[in-house]
Amino acid sequence: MAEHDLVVIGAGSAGLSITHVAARMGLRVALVERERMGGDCLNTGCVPSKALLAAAHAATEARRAGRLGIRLPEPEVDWAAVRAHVQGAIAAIAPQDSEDRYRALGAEVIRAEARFVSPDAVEVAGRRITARRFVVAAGSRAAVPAIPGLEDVPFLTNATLFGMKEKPAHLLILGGGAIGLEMAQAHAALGCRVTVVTSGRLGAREDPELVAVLRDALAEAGVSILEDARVVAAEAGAVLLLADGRRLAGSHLLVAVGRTPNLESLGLEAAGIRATPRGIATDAGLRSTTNRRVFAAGDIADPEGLGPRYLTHVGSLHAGILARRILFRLPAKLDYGALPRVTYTDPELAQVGMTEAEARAADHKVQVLRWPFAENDRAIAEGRTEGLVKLVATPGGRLLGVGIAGRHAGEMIGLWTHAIGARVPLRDLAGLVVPYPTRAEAGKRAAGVPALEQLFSRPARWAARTLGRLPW
Ligand SMILES: Cc1cc2nc3c(=O)[nH]c(=O)nc-3n(C[C@H](O)[C@H](O)[C@H](O)COP(=O)(O)OP(=O)(O)OC[C@H]3O[C@@H](n4cnc5c(N)ncnc54)[C@H](O)[C@@H]3O)c2cc1C
Ligand SMILES: NC(=O)c1ccc[n+]([C@@H]2O[C@H](COP(=O)([O-])OP(=O)(O)OC[C@H]3O[C@@H](n4cnc5c(N)ncnc54)[C@H](O)[C@@H]3O)[C@@H](O)[C@H]2O)c1
Repeated sequence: MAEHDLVVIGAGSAGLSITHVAARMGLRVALVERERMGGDCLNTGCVPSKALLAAAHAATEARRAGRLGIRLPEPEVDWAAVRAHVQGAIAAIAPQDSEDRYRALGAEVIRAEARFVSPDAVEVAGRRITARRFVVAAGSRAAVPAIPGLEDVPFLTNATLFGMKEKPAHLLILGGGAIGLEMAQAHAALGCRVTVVTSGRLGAREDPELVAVLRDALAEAGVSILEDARVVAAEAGAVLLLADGRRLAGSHLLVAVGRTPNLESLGLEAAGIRATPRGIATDAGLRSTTNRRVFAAGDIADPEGLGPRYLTHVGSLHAGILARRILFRLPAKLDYGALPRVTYTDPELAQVGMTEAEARAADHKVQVLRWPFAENDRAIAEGRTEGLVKLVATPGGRLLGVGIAGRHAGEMIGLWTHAIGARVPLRDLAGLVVPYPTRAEAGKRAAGVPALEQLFSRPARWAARTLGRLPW
């Protein structure tokens, strides 16, 4: 008989979520982690990046307070204290992800590397562990592009960025995606010179109309942005050479051009687990396509037809699917139709469902409804009117996607995530009563554009005028 009901490899957000459910259900679970409990999100991803951004936003707010009649001196950035805040945020959240917590829930926590040695067993610190089911949640790391000379440059990735003792004088950022955008703004606001160099356009696959709002904010913060750039070589001293002959020299280089799955140490061949360069190949319910005992979750999962997603809340979404499949043997399939994502710059960029381009590429007939924050009383009162709410819907009023660029956009996307997931018709959203004055009104107003057009149409005006003349 197998020693465990379930072995989970990796104690990042995905592995912790499924361990939590399984242990609380009373299964015999072993959770194996080779480095730090909490994985990327806690130690080298979401938490430190958002803590650093919080410090950056505070500095920016101080600089901007003049617009409200409050003039403050240029803020002094105490880099050591900012770092202490970042490490403090990690330390404050760490107990939630700790060995003690998971042991108390009933899991066996093993701090070592796991490697499959057969289809139903892994080896961990010299011990062979068998299990009825395995969840591989071994995560991903920064992808390193094949740029000649890069191997000789001591470049930074998210794994090393937040441990840096010195403040970079001039940070070159290779990649203008989620990390590039957030870290460019954070470092610029904290007093570093920043240059972003990216292939394609800034914001990668985000809606260009919304990215334009972020581009303006970065430019205002003094960030240099080079889009459609092709880096042909790198040299020590943090130098990038571009195909057009330009030579960019910085003090530090951050590489943020996407992710690579952590496949190498897992011994997948011994267990007959198929992998692609993007991760472990699974069906739409996260089960390995070649070993029925094995499931994948989080960044390392490459579900058929969907591909990987690198978001912490995807880990908990995956845990829900796995709980249904592994614990209750129920069918369950992934659906990313209502999966939100947020870039935590200021202004923020939040998106759920399809962008306009994705909806058109999928051959949907679309109507696009917008409401600018320049016409939102709360935004005006705060002196922060940049950005807009953009709704993409079918002509019949079914929402396909929502994008918001603006202050606190991330806090607004929850309603729209529910609206898309539950297929709430546009007219219901237009009829919502939202408190005044809030930024949420902008979304309601966008949803109400077609209804307003109908309300003030010729026949409606005629009817109102005629009824108005009749005696009560
Ligand atoms: C800078 C940055 C900012 C981010 N910000 C956000 C954000 O704001 N919001 C958001 O939703 N997402 C964000 N993300 C993405 C998010 O961090 C990841 O999607 C998430 O952490 C992935 O979780 P995971 O459990 O799949 O993998 P990981 O967190 O990588 O955990 C995998 C764990 O497995 C362990 N492991 C690997 N191989 C083995 C082995 N053989 N044996 C034992 N253990 C092993 C690793 O040590 C690791 O701890 C950010 C990412 C980065 C890099
Ligand atoms: N707020 C958040 O939720 C958040 C924040 C940070 C990271 N993340 C997650 O982490 C993942 C990784 O982030 P990322 O920023 O590394 O990747 P990304 O996929 O978001 O963006 C990568 C960028 O690098 C560019 N690029 C690729 N190869 C290049 C090259 N050789 N030279 C120059 N540019 C190149 C691409 O055009 C793209 O713009 C994201 O997919 C995201 O899901 C999420």
